[in-house]
Amino acid sequence: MNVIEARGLRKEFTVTKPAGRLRRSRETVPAVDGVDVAVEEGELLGYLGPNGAGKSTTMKMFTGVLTPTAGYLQVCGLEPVPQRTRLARRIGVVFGQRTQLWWDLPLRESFELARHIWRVPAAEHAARLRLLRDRLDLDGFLDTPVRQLSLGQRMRGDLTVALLHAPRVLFLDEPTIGLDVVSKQAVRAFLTELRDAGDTTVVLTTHDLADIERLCRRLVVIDHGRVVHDGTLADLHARYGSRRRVEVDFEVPVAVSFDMAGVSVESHAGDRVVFSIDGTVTTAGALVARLSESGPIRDLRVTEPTIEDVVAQLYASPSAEAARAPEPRG
Ligand SMILES: Nc1ncnc2c1ncn2[C@@H]1O[C@H](COP(=O)(O)OP(=O)(O)OP(=O)(O)O)[C@@H](O)[C@H]1O
Repeated sequence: MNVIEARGLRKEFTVTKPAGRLRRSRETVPAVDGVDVAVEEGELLGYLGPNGAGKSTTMKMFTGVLTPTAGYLQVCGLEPVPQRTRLARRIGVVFGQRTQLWWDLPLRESFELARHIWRVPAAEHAARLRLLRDRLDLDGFLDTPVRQLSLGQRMRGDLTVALLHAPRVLFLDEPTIGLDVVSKQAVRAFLTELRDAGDTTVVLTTHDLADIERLCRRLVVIDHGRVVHDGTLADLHARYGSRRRVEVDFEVPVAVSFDMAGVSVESHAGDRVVFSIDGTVTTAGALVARLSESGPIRDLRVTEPTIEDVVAQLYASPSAEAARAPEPRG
């Protein structure tokens, strides 16, 4: 069953721009430009894209903060803006750059206030809080005022407050931003458990590709408001991760000058040459066989593309370019 369903979802903003010395013109800019996405119950979806792609705008429409300009949208069977109050009981929201905790109160008080806001029965609240305290290791700072918490401690508090009313969907916007390595790992471990338990649907936006690699089985990538990829991380690797790097050290400085399909030289300094090969056209073995004609090889390393390489290629790909191209006028 789909907990989120968007079809042809669009959001336009009107911006004013200088037009001449004293005049300004108004222009309509589509921040989200016809997004189709369906998220199943219990799924953890990574929602990815470069700066300004439209991720936050989509999240704001999903959570009832912004009204779509056009398109169909249902979240938990509700229309987010008109049914915002009912929706709020079914969703949890965490924005990495902001907090929903009460700044001057001890952390524990924010949890108590959340219980009253969501009218959660005391026993249910206590049981859930016990579980979250344990999973997120909160006990060392429950009585500390929020403003004195470290960023990592605050994020654990924010996750708790977002989950205390047992929402069906959790929206996470950059939950690991600014966290140190240890805190990032703690948040990811918690989200992995939440995903594996399977009773909370999670939509995650992040620029941290390690988050994606650890957590997301499915990725939707948008660029300029349009979906340019919807599939697993493995699909993404298969589509954009075919280039491997082959670093070769020769016994002596060499001149490498040959044409080989699917091979290009990335850099060449003395006895070290770095090649980039397209795995759909040739293999590292074929390259090495050809290279041994240039001189004896001392050492060789083959590097698989990292997720950064894959995503960089996707952002530069023709489909992402097409998302950027203006609509033909007519
Ligand atoms: N209130 C607004 N008024 C006008 N333009 C806006 C408004 N909010 C967003 N935009 C524009 O819409 C586009 C999408 O912005 P959005 O914040 O959704 O991107 P994003 O993918 O979340 O980016 P980032 O990764 O940098 O947070 C951008 O071009 C942005 O400038």
